[in-house]
Amino acid sequence: MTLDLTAILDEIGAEMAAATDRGKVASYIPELACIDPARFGMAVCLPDGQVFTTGDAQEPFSIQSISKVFTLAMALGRMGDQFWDRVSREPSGQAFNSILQLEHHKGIPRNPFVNAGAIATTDAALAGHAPSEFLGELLQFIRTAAGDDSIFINEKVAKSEEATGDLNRALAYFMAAHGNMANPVPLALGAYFHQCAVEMSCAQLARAALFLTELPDGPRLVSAARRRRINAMMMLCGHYDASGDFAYRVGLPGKSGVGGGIMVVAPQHAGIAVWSPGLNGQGNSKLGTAAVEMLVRATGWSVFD
Ligand SMILES: NC(=O)CC[C@H](N)C(=O)O
Repeated sequence: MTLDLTAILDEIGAEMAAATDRGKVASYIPELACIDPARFGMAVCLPDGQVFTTGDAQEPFSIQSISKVFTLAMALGRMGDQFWDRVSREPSGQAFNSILQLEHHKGIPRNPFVNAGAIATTDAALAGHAPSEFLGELLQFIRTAAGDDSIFINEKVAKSEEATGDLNRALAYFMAAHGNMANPVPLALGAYFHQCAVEMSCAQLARAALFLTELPDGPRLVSAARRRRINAMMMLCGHYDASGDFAYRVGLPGKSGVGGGIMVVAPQHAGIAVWSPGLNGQGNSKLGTAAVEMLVRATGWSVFD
């Protein structure tokens, strides 16, 4: 069956434009609070490089927690499987910024995608380097994956989060007290806030997502074994306490961010990205989830099909 992705995306774009309940834009990072909830974009990038889009797919937005996928790839590259001594691989069933389980597990976060786990991951990826070096390398990784050198970090967003980041500081100091931070907390958090402030468009993110599937040619940023494992983590933990719901509705590895973006991998088929700033109660894009659900229904790309 040949898929008419142009028609499928047009239909999704029209349905999402008409939606009235669009969720709530994140307000705890002041710079994100002013984004218009009416924005919507989506892109699908095929392994041969063809890109299909709808809506505001070329508009850069704050990728926030989607960055955690790239940092995880970097930390695993630096430390190999030893990384897992510092971070578990289990779904948390808790909010992304919860501190509850950290006490229970003596400073070992549940997975690399909840905030505590992501801070530990950034700390591991720093590996004694200066934050600016780490951020340069992270940007290089993302630019190579996206095939686009124009991707940048929005300093205003990083500063905005730094100014309101006490909860993340609490998580980091709690881990430090248990010996699970290798760098001084302010240094690791500075790197973390900046990684979250990377801006990308759906078109760039969809292409970047292809680093997590088999490509005939193009850059190979991680090994096949590592790809499988990162995809597994995304499937089980990429949407926090709504990861089960995302797996049920979409059936693909995906990672959300509070900027309203979701990066999704359809193994062997495509890289997918969607952006709609309004969030559901678990901090994931409300319409973004619905849009990927529609796409998967139309394409049959769920890994469970
Ligand atoms: N879920 C998210 O996107 C959270 C990322 C955000 N920068 C934070 O640390 O709170």
